[in-house]
Amino acid sequence: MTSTHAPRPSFRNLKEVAQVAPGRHILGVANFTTGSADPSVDEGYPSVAIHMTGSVEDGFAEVWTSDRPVRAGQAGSMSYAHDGEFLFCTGRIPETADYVEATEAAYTEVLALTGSLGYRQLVRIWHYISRLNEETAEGLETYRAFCLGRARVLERYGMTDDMPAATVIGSHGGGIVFYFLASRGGTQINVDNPRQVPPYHYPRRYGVKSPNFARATYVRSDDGATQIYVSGTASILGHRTMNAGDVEGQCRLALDNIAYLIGEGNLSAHGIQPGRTLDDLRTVKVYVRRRSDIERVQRICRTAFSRSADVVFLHADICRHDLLVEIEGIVPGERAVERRSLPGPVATQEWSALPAAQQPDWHAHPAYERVRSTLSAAPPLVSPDELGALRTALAAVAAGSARVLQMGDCAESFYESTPDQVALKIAAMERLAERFAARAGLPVVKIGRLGGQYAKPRSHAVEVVDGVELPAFRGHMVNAETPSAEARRPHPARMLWAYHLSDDVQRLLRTHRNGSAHAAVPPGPWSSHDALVMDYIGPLVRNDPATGARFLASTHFPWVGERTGGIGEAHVLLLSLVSNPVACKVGPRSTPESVLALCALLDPEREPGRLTLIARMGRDAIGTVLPPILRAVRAARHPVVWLSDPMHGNTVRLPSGAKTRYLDDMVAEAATFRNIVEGHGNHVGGLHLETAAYDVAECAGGPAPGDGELGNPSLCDPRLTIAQAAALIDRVF
Ligand SMILES: O=C[C@H](O)[C@H](O)COP(=O)(O)O
Ligand SMILES: C=C(OP(=O)(O)O)C(=O)O
Ligand SMILES: [Mn+2]
Repeated sequence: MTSTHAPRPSFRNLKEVAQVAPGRHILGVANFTTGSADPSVDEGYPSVAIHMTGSVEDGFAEVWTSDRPVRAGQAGSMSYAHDGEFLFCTGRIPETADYVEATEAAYTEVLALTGSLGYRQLVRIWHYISRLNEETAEGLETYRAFCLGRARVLERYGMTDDMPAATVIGSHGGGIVFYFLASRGGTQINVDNPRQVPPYHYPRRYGVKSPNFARATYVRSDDGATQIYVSGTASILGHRTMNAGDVEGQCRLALDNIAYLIGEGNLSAHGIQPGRTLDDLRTVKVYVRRRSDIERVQRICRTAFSRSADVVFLHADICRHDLLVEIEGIVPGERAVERRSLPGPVATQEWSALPAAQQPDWHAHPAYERVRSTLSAAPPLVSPDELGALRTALAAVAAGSARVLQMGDCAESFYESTPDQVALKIAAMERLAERFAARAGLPVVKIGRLGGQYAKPRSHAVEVVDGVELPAFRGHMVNAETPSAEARRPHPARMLWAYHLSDDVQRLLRTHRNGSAHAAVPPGPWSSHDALVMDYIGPLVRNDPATGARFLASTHFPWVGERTGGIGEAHVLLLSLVSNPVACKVGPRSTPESVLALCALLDPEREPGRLTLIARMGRDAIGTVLPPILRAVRAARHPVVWLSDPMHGNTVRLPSGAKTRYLDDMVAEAATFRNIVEGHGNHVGGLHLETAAYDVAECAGGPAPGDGELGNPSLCDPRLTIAQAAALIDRVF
């Protein structure tokens, strides 16, 4: 197997735990043995003992190793270690009369720890619970008390419907022992099994609070290593136990369920390639309720799994009284296998033959080729599924049943792409979208100028600062704003920086979407950026292995700007070849002919949700320029979304040289836009705004913070404060 950074599990003899292969480090150990013991890091790694066997000879250790050095620690009663990409952590809740509260406390600690160490994605959790099916002092079955405590915490964290793979199984004593893996990054897909109702939709009779976990979790770490963690799987179809009383029937059905779960059809429906079989499972645990059934179960499993698989059999209680067998396992990933099927860079880049405006001059830089090839091999930042969801949302906007609020910085800053700052931006967007939705009486789709808006087109290639002529600042993806020749020199490695920060931001956006991608109008928040730097977006055009379609993997919603929207030029051709929903700015010099040519190229199929036109004409020009364009697009039957960008046509220079914009001008343009669009019987799609998430004094008018001290920290154009943006919405809608 190619070396990867994915943690690797193996089952060992209890006495051979510490004998790891050269170059590998122990991330954590779960000892399955004759008694339980609290977690500790006494050996330099976290380890815990779970009472699961009747004799020491039957005992074994599940050992997790990493090919990177690990750091171990203790947090309260939990022990953990992490390697920069994955965290292993274990804890124990001693026997108690109140498992609801104890579980709640433990899960709260778990989420606090993963948050503080920065491993926010739970990947896989195991729980071993003594007296699983017995009633606690409160008269609640232990299993249900546990589920209730856990659900309370997950509800509090808004994590109720997208939990990773899990096992909850009986032990022979010691309260509740749990251990889990969490990751810092990479891609994670929680996989459902259509043969089985998702556990959180089980009818209430299976628990006070339904259990909450995915049937499997697929993980791809940043180096391309993949793993599939299969949850404890039993003889359940729909939500019903099948083959009651028949252990062999139950064993076969559990195996069928797993085979279906990781098979080609189900995985590809989740965007995962290739399909796997039972033969691919390696570390397998089989739990059998009645000791006397173990041999029969072993016989079936022997032929089901590969000879190379490690399979252990444990005598254990299972969550439902009538379940006799439960099976879990892990499909280890091999980079070579996965690489072939990942959305790779496309072979032909037709656009590279065409002229492209506004490109940095960095081709002679020694890092240039390496950066381009690194970007070509980097995982996509957005998935075809997400693009499909946004297209659905935009189709609703085109039909008039929803609106769009696209907003954010003119130029996103590398230094403001931290979790705190991004959280502020998302919160501001949510607040404004709520206000807009309330006024419009319609759902509002949120799209940030966020998660990749790091490059700027400029009116002039140079500027003069203190008498010295310098190259213009072109966004953090290209150069730095500091007015010195050195800072303004474009550096291609900035594209990698932009990629990784975008990846961080995309993750945060994803947590805020919280599974709402399946809503009738998936509300976002989604990402967008100006599709400007060809050396960045070119290598990030990928093939969707499921459909063969190409997509731009840097953002959900790329747009071409006023200066790069020429027909016969590279930017527009690239957008015409990808399946993302796309947008074009339409400026004061646009004509019905130029816009129709764009529509023909970008929306040849006339698909609602595919193309958005963003009018940015200026308060004076819009009244004459927009109407003929609107009529032409309508007559050509392109079901586009119409947005108003009332910012870019209304920028003025102050005597100091600084740029500003007046709220009254913006309100005037947006209100005229609304009148014209509605006057022609079209739907107003919404607004495209440049905003700051904290108070600034960049635009003038309305509820400006009035405090001259706030200044103008914008990297490029003047932004509205959230109060000004709210006033604009109130005055236009
Ligand atoms: O955001 C849009 C453009 O990059 C910006 O308006 C250009 O500003 P400039 O005219 O100062 O170059
Ligand atoms: C560059 C931008 O606008 P335009 O292309 O409309 O000038 C922008 O929106 O940042
Ligand atoms: Mn701008």
